[in-house]
Amino acid sequence: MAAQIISGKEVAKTIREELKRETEELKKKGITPGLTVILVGDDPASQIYVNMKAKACEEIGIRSEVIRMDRSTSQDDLLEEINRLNQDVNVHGILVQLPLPKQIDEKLIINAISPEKDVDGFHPVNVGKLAIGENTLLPCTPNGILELIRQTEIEIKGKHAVVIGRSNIVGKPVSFLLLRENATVTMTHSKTKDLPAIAKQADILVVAIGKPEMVTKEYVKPGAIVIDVGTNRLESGKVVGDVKFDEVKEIASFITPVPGGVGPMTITMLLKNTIEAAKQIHHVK
Ligand SMILES: Nc1nc2c(c(=O)[nH]1)N[C@@H](CN(C=O)c1ccc(C(=O)N[C@@H](CCC(=O)O)C(=O)O)cc1)CN2
Repeated sequence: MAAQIISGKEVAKTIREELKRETEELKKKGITPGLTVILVGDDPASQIYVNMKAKACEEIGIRSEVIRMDRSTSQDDLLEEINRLNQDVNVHGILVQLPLPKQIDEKLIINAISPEKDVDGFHPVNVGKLAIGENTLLPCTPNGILELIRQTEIEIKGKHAVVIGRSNIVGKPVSFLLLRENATVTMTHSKTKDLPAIAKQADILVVAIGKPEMVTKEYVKPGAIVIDVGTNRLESGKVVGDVKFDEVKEIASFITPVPGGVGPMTITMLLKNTIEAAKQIHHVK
């Protein structure tokens, strides 16, 4: 039987309705959650994502601002902007859209964002808290992935989860989150030997490798949950994931589509983090 499709679009819609209600409640207490997104340069995909973030904020009542900086912006100028936003009491969340132009050191920039305003969950303080199981602002895509797995109502505890890709944004943090849910986690990457054989052991397979349709049915155990984190834009303009959807859906139990799977959850979790940051900063439960 073909897999059930986990619609991130639908899940995101339900969560955003709840977040809208939460924002209205906060506003009654005199708190309007505020997000500032910094976009350096004119990368076409980044411009799309930043616009999607601004629209999503507007829809649920979060105050948002996009600061657009020239692609030749210096690291010092960007740091100065972040320092200003760290001090601004009306800004609860700061996000620097990635990737950054090559003259700017991404790590240095992430480290400059105040951890309590780091709604991406990328700051080493927040990553460290996640790693040791403390409450913190969770990285958006990994947290969205967990939410989608929960939608299947299949218990994560004791399952073998294989994560393909070890990026700081997705692979590593999603592995920590799955571990926190008591899965047995195998983290794999481009140097892993016999990847298909390892992937085929997974009850839960998370694919975040950034290679269009690389994961075929040879990587998938029949009945596995398959989460596709890839967003690859082909020359034709078509957006595909890292998983060969049409053939893998025939053997998986659940699968996320691209588009409409993990992507919409990333922005939803960003909204959630912005509200969470506002609540923390204003000491609201
Ligand atoms: N500071 C950050 N930079 C980047 C992040 C991030 O989480 N924080 N992630 C990605 C880009 N990204 C958000 O910024 C993002 C990517 C994709 C989607 C999405 O909804 N994709 C749609 C397809 C959209 C399309 O047609 O292009 C989908 O999958 O349905 C949302 C956010 C890198 N940078």
